[in-house]
Amino acid sequence: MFHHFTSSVMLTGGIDPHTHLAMEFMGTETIDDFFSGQAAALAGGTTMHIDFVIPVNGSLVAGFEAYERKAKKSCMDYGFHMAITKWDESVSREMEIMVKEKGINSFKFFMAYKGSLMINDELLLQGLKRCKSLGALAMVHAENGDAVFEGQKRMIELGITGPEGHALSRPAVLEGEATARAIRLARFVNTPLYIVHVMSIDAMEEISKARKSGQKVIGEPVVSGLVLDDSGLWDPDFITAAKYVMSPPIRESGHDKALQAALSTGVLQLVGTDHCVFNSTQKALGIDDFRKIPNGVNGIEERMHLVWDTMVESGQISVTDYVRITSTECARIFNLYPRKGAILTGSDADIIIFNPNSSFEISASSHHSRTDTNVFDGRKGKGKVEVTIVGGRVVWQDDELKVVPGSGKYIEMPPFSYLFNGIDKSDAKYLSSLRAPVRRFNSAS
Ligand SMILES: NC(=O)NCCC(=O)O
Ligand SMILES: [Zn+2]
Repeated sequence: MFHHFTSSVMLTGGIDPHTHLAMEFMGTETIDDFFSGQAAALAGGTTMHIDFVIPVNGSLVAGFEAYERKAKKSCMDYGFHMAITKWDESVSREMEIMVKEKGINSFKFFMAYKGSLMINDELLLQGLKRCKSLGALAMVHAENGDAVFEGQKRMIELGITGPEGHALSRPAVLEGEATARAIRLARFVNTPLYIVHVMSIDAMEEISKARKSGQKVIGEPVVSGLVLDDSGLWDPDFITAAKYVMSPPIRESGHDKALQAALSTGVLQLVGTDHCVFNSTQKALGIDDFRKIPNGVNGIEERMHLVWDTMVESGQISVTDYVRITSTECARIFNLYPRKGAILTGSDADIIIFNPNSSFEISASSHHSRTDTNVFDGRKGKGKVEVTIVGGRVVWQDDELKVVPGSGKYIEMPPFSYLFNGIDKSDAKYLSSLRAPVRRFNSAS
């Protein structure tokens, strides 16, 4: 929703569906970084984020409780997705606890990161079935992890040890393959699927095909994939190149424009960030071997500005579409609408005042994330978030944060979002179409 002022517009606050602000389990961020990430979000017009929780020692409940403790000081509303990295009876039971008692309605499965987070097809199938029975949304990081592993070995054997080896070892075909496989397995189970960080034409085309056939598949590009190309990975300065390392990789020029077009035509539905920052010292862990460069880039402070400039200012989408892809669609998918994602009576007063005539300039020296690099450094554009309001309280105005730690709330997300409408009926239709088991007689007797 939007309202006009003299030169500014009042818009629904942004909701980032996909962040890793609290991802200290990947050995990086501290509690302070988590909150500096939130400062970045608020300065950038995002009023709520949904973060990923990685289980502690395999336990979803323990992982959730650890994150809950640190999030107590949150200055904005937040929700959680949980990662499923192994499969047994206790994981299955804990998924139920998460959904029925803790307000989790989505689980992320990693088809890459062999040897750490990666799951195989057998586990993915079990996970998809469990998600369906609980009314939870299955999300996938779609890259063929076995083939990536092979690609990495190939690059090292060729003596390509720098950041460009990261992109060369995991080409778009591997993202397309895993996206297609996840989509087909979700169709086999008949459950909705959400593909996170869609970075390539290959993956986008699989999503497009599935949606045309009527399958419930959501595709989420992230701001880095929408506005950057891979040229930075070839920079002769290691740290400059390493800051662009994320997975799936930022692709060569052409994929960015194709993803923008897919967003403007509804093939892709909403924009995330996958915000997961590492500073130069952490990125330097991979100075001799790109496989050791921690994966992840920033985006939470830049998303609302860059999406406006790239999509609205360029004429690719309307202001209404902008609100949908940065806020409303996320609220609907994660079953928060109309409490979030709308300016309506009874909705939370999460609002931004946006001036389309103003301008922004991104710089690592003035951004709010506690990190020393920014993949969008130096970028300028039209449009600026002037005021951010969370729960009726002004938290950002005149380029200044006015945060109140602890004022943010954990938002429980109920299961069975609109994506589950009709699943029962299509299951029943499938069963009645089987014409089986065939009642047979034994002609031999
Ligand atoms: N995307 C990325 O490179 N880092 C965050 C972890 C993930 O989502 O894969
Ligand atoms: Zn991922």
